Amino acid sequence: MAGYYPLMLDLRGKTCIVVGGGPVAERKIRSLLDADAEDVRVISPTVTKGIAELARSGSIQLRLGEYLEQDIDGARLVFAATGDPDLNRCVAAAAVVRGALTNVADDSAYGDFVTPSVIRRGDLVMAVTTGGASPALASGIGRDFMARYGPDYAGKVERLRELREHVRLRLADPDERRDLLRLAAEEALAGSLDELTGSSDADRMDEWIRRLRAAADRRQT
Ligand SMILES: C[C@@]1(CC(=O)O)c2cc3[nH]c(cc4nc(cc5[nH]c(cc(n2)[C@H]1CCC(=O)O)[C@@](C)(CC(=O)O)[C@@H]5CCC(=O)O)C(CC(=O)O)=C4CCC(=O)O)c(CCC(=O)O)c3CC(=O)O
Ligand SMILES: NC(=O)C1=CN([C@@H]2O[C@H](COP(=O)(O)OP(=O)(O)OC[C@H]3O[C@@H](n4cnc5c(N)ncnc54)[C@H](O)[C@@H]3O)[C@@H](O)[C@H]2O)C=CC1
Repeated sequence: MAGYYPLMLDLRGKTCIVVGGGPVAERKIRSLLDADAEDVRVISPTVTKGIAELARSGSIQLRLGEYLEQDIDGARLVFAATGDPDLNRCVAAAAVVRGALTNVADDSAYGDFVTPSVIRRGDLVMAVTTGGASPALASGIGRDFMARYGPDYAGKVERLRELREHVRLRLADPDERRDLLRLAAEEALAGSLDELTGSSDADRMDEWIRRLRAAADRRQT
C-alpha cells in the first residue's frame, strides 16, 4: 500500500481528462470543477444527466464516443472511470507514457493518486483519505469536518489572509509577525473573530493588530 503524499494542485490552465460517464466519473468531474479546473474533457459513449448538463452549459468539453488513445494527448491529469476494468488499465498505461498523473477508479494500485473526500470553505480545503481502505469512512470523516468547520470559515480565512498581508507590510520583526498570526489563528478557531469594529478595512486591521499585540504582550508577562 502506497504511503501517499498529499498536495494541493492548481489546475487552472491544465488539461484534465475523464474517461467514462457514469456516476463515479460525474463525481470526479464535479470535484475538478470545484477546484477551478478550466479545461475538463470527458470521453464516454453514454453519460449521466448531470454530465450532459455540464457539457450543455460549457463547463466541460464532452466527446460522446468510445475512448481512443489520442483522447488523452496533452493531459496533465487523467481519470480512468469507465465500468470496464481492462479499459481503465489501458487508459492508465497510455497516460503514464504521456507523463500524465492518473487515477483509476476501480483499482488504486494502477494509478498515481487516489481522490480524497474534500471539504471546501472558501480557501480552506480539507482532504481526507483512507488510501482506499474505506472510501465510506473518508466520506463520513469529511462530513464530520463539515460540521466542525462551518461555512463561516470561508470568511475567517479571508480575514486572516487580509491580516497576514497587512502584518507583512506593517511589521518588520518576523518573530512578532509569527506570534500575532498564530494568535489570530487561535482567535479564528475559538470563534472570536467577529469582535472587530473600525470604520474602514485599514482601521479594522490596525485595531486587530493592536489587540493582538496587547494579547501577545500579556502572554509574555
Ligand atoms: C481508491 C479510490 C480510488 C479513487 O476513486 O480515487 C476509491 C475506490 C473505490 N470506491 C469504491 C466504493 C465507494 N466509494 C465511495 C465514495 C467515494 N470514493 C472516493 C474515493 C475513492 N474511492 C478512492 C479512495 C478514497 C479513500 O479511501 O480515501 C471519494 C472519497 C472521493 C471521490 O470519489 O471523488 C468518494 C466520497 C466522496 C465524499 O462523500 O466526500 C463510496 C461511498 C458511498 O457511495 O457512499 C463507496 C461505497 C462504500 C465503500 O466501498 O466504502 C469502490 C468499490 C466499488 C465496488 O464495490 O464495486 C472502489 C474501488 C476499489 O476499492 O478498488
Ligand atoms: N472510485 C470510486 O469512488 C468508485 C469506483 N467504482 C468503480 O468505478 C467504475 C465506474 O463506476 P460507475 O460510474 O458507477 O459505472 P457505470 O457503469 O455507471 O458507468 C461506466 C461508464 O463508462 C463508460 N464507458 C464504457 N465503455 C467505455 C469506453 N470504451 N470509452 C469510454 N467510456 C466508456 C460508460 O458509457 C459509462 O458512462 C466501476 O468500475 C466501479 O467499480 C464504483 C464506486 C465508487
